[in-house]
Amino acid sequence: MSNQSDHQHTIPFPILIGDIGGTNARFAILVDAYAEPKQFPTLATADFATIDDAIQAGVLDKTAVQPRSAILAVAGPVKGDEIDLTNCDWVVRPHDLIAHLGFDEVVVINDFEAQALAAASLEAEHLQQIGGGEILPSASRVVVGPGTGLGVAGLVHARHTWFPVPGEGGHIDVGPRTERDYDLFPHYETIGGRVSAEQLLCGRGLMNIYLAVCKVGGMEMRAANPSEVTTTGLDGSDAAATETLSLFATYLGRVAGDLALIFMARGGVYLAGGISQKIIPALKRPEFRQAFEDKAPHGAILKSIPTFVVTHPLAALSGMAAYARTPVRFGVATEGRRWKA
Ligand SMILES: Nc1ncnc2c1ncn2[C@@H]1O[C@H](COP(=O)(O)OP(=O)(O)OP(=O)(O)O)[C@@H](O)[C@H]1O
Repeated sequence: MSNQSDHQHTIPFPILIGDIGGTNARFAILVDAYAEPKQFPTLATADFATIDDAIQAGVLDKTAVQPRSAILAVAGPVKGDEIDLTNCDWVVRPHDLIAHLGFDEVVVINDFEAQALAAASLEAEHLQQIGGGEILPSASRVVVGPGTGLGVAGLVHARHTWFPVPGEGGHIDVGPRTERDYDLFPHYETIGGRVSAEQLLCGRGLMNIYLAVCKVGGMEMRAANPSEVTTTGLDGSDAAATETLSLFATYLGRVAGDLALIFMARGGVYLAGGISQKIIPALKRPEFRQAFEDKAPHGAILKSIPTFVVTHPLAALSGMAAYARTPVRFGVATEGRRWKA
């Protein structure tokens, strides 16, 4: 493993960039610092036994460009030479990637660190604001993303540089607040006895809430998966699904508000992950912002902080591309996360 301490290194082009989630893997190649990324079709992680197979079949077999470097963003903490992905079976072994796929250099970062890089560089056309508030430029930002899991990262600006702050913030506790919560919380599936944020705010979390709503209300479970909950919740054809979306928006607002307080995120809170952009109409209803601002004694601060849904279809890749082009703009720590041939 490299002991390189300089986070302002350059990464040799062409660069393969990859966003590896629990369900989907998305790849692109940056030929040089100026060209648009060459994107490849999104792959389902379940379709490939290893990440090496996925890169070979999904990228290298489909182009004549041989990337010299790879920057991979993975769902899970990056430590050691074998990186286990939290919500899928792949293990990233950078030494193997270098040996088998011909890279000179591999950098591995956390997937929400990549989302944070995107939050520093996305244009307004890729953001949909929910509620009021205005971005204070150069103030801290937070990314919260419900997808297969719940990812969280901070973004801090100092010395003319954006520093992504990766963490495991999706695993903080969520507590009951309203009378309805006190009815439902005993029915939520826990992890180690806790209702962590990720128990509620991801695809599995949507089903967890839906199950509890149906159980407490003595209703039949008509939706069989998160996407059906979303569809029938938004069109109003299933009352339990509609309440599930309302609760999901409330809990997301509650957690996003807590994270905004922790980071004093006057630069905004950015809702990423696969689910946020699919439930924009539910997030536009009052519950999300009300829960976000319901933070006495600091309600006034929260009111001033803007919240956005990231609508860019490949936001993490766009953040990684910005980093790959000009690493000097970003304080991405590569110590222990950069491997060379
Ligand atoms: N229309 C929908 N409404 C709600 N949830 C959905 C919908 N479609 C897919 N999902 C859920 O979204 C999750 C996949 O999210 P995402 O697209 O962010 O994947 P990912 O990038 O692999 O996730 P992660 O980065 O969190 O591991 C799955 O749990 C899936 O069931």
